[in-house]
Amino acid sequence: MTVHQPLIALVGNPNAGKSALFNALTGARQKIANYPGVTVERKSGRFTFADGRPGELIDLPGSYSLDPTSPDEAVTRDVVMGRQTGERRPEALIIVLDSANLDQHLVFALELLALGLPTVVALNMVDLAERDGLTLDAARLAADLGVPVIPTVAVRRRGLAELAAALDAVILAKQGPHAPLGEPDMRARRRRAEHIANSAIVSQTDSRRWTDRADGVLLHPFAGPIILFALLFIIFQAVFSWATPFADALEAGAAALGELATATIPEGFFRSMVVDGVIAGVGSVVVFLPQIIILFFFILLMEATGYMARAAFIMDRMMAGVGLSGRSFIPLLSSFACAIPGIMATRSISDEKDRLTTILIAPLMTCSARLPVYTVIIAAFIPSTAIGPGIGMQGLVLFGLYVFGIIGAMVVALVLRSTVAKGGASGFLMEMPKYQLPRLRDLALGLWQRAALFLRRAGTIIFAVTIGLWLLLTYPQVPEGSSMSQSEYSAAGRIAGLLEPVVAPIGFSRDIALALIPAMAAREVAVSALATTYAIDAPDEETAALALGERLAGRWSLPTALAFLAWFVFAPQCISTIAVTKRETNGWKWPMFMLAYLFGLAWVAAGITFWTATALGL
Ligand SMILES: Nc1nc2c(ncn2[C@@H]2O[C@H](COP(=O)(O)OP(=O)(O)OP(=O)(O)O)[C@@H](O)[C@H]2O)c(=O)[nH]1
Ligand SMILES: [Mg+2]
Repeated sequence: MTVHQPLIALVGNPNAGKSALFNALTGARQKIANYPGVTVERKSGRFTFADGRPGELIDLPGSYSLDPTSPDEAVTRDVVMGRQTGERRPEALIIVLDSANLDQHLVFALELLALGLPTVVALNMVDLAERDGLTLDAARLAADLGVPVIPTVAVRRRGLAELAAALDAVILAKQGPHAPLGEPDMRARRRRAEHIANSAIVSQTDSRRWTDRADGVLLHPFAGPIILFALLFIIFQAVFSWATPFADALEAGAAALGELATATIPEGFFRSMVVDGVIAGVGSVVVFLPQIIILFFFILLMEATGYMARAAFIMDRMMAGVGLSGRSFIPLLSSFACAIPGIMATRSISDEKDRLTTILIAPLMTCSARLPVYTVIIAAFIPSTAIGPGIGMQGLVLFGLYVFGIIGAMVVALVLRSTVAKGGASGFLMEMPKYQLPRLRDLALGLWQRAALFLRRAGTIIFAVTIGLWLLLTYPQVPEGSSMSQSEYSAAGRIAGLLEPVVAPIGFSRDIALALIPAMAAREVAVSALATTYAIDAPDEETAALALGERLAGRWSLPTALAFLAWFVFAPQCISTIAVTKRETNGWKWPMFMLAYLFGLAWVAAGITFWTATALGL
């Protein structure tokens, strides 16, 4: 006999703490962050009642009403109404409310209660309400709403047992709200919500002044953007300077591993595969782990404290200038990690054209896969001179590349908004989350997840592509006494030879053409491909042991290196991004458009860089 598992949905406004509660109840690791619009899909998980019976819980995107204005809100409506195909209707709801924004959150809650499903209310974030001197009467609220109201602190697991018990009781009794709460229209609901919220407040001190004062500075029309910019600048400096000792250690480790393999494995096919393929290729990517971790440390910090939402607000003013709204900021910001979650996050954008434009420019945000490519070239060609106290040339160039991508994106957005995705900027309304101290555990977990993701890529895609490339580079073997190098003679070299005429005008050699092809699988592969190519061509073991950067410095001219950087700012070198664009735009038209325009831009940008640098005699 299978046990009946009641299906329970977590619903509420954005940023109420639904995902935090979901994680606490199921032990899952859904992304939570201190801004609205984090969850854009339904996610389900198992949890157990006190007596051990199982239940299925679904986490939903935050929503303001059952009349969806964006694709993620439509998901919430469909699930709650039982219209989601292939899914049963939830038997019960947990409505999650932010205690400090009761009047606003109750508007949607009233609409949900009118559905008459067995419901419990999680009065969440009571800790922040207490901090701000707000005391609420849960019993009074329960009486007004006609359902149990349980104060909770999702992130500290407070109130969870009570919540589960109350849920159990309403499900067993199949008990909906006591009093009918159907308010026909939005205005009436809003008035009712305000009334109920006010009567639930026991006492309130106005210590929200602290937040106001901080916002006065951080959101100031002039100081705000300057602070944001300075912060980003510091982050990129840190990515370079803090990571160096760790990256050096990892590089030394990879080199030692290579030597060990050379010494222990007998010369031949297998040794070459391990040393030139796996260690040279995959190792060259893994050394960027420290940089990735530092970058995400800052991003997670900004997300957890509530600063990120403020940054979106600041950017809104600037983005209106190119026909986008601040709503695009969070998706674009996620794209700095990877364009794939960024493109998925556009589901919270209600305007279709706005959303399309954001999807199309998302790949221009510098994703973390470009970091290895940028860093290896910068380290090899840009001197590490200091140009001011604490400001290094290398960090500055890295910052410049990020800015270059952003400017490119803004220009493209402007063009798209006046051509294929015509339309004006839509308004931006976002509730500012409360400032919070980041919790160390969440931060550590977030970093761990990012690091694991990166290493998993290195161990799967990058590993597989590197081995494949190694095979194509090793065969056929160059005959004794030929004037050609092994990589030129090999199958891979011949394929690259076909591409060479296309990229020769922009200063790219055959080796580079060769690296660009497998880099379609993932951008980091450009680094591992170059490392493998040069390891195979190395005349002796001493040269083979050189780090990739040193080899590049000996082979490439400065104009070529700069052109290569410019290429990677724009090139759509990632099949997964194209695939997710196809899924999110329901067809091949826009992904093909994206591919074409980005390759075009990459070629032109690399060309201009190469020609200018050559003309300047660099
Ligand atoms: N102090 C405190 N913070 C909380 C509590 N619950 C959630 N948070 C924080 O509030 C923020 C939002 O939480 P999420 O779980 O992402 O909110 P959500 O309702 O899933 O938001 P969307 O997915 O955008 O709809 C995160 O920074 C959480 O760490 C709580 O009870 N107390
Ligand atoms: Mg969520």
